[in-house]
Amino acid sequence: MRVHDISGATETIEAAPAKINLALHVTGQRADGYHLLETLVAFTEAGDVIRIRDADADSFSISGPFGDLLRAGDGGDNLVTRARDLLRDALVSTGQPARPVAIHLEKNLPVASGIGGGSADAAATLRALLRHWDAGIDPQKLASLALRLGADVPMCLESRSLVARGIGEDIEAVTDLPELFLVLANPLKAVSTPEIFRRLQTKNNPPLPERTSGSWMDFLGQSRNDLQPPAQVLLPEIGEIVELLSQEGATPVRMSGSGATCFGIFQSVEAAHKAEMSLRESRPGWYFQATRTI
Ligand SMILES: C[C@](O)(CO)[C@H](O)COP(=O)(O)OP(=O)(O)OC[C@H]1O[C@@H](n2ccc(N)nc2=O)[C@H](O)[C@@H]1O
Ligand SMILES: Nc1ncnc2c1ncn2[C@@H]1O[C@H](COP(=O)(O)OP(=O)(O)OP(=O)(O)O)[C@@H](O)[C@H]1O
Repeated sequence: MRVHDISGATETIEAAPAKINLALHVTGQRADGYHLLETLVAFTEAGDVIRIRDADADSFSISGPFGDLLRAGDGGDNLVTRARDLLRDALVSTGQPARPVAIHLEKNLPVASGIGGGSADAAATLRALLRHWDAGIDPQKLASLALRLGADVPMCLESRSLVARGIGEDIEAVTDLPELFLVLANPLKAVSTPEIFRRLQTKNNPPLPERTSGSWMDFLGQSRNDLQPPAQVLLPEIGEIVELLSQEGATPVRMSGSGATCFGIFQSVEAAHKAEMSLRESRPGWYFQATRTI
């Protein structure tokens, strides 16, 4: 989206939807240590927001409920500014100017929580800057630039339902996933992705089930998140969250990514909102967010 303020300046606004691994099977490991995955991914209305304006010099600011946390822990190496710098280098090398910008991140998603917040921000920055600068880049170059920023960034560039394989770069669109009503739940304890992969004992797990017939809900019933058992050993609150979401009537309930965020699927938007309210009351310090897939 592009808006003009009272001075006529153009602001480019881009949503950075949360990434939900509805199923995540770890099927092997590459020689360089990265794990091979098969994952069904959806994106939600809940997410961060990137805003970009022209400026005399580059700047970066953060607001939102999880903004402080990120500033404190980030040491200046944010995925947003890394995305800006990599994209600018690529554009300048093809003679495109990529002028200075002020980027603002509204950080609504918990940090290091398995729903790809940083990856979503990086991907949204790439999409927004390409629009803001009215620039062009070869799609393959953009895909490899995204992958350099993180294994989840290529799928976040798509930001619509998909199956990803490889380490996340081999992407196939899914066009018939129904709209899902979810509650996202997190105990607000950060989980390190490499740590969870390190703790995973069996690397060669069965792939995603074949989807010959049957509904996506049947498919979800037959699939897993292979990172959930090791994450739950590290953080027992994950087991508690699964229990709480199930008690609210969600099915299935599963962890996303490397955790700790879990999602529960509800029958209706009303049921999801009711569960969100009830969960907030029972665990006031935790993160609960009712949302729907896009
Ligand atoms: C768990 C997922 O979120 C599922 O979508 C992703 O696979 C993780 O993606 P990500 O957070 O973008 O991960 P990256 O920032 O690229 O990698 C962080 C670290 O996680 C480990 N890693 C990551 C992805 C992968 N397929 N295998 C791995 O072993 C590696 O140790 C890597 O150094
Ligand atoms: N814009 C950003 N938002 C969140 N984290 C960021 C950002 N930039 C850098 N980081 C760093 O990246 C790390 C991972 O954060 P992120 O929120 O993307 O994790 P995640 O949700 O577990 O990701 P994934 O699901 O892709 O594994 C954090 O340790 C954080 O300090």
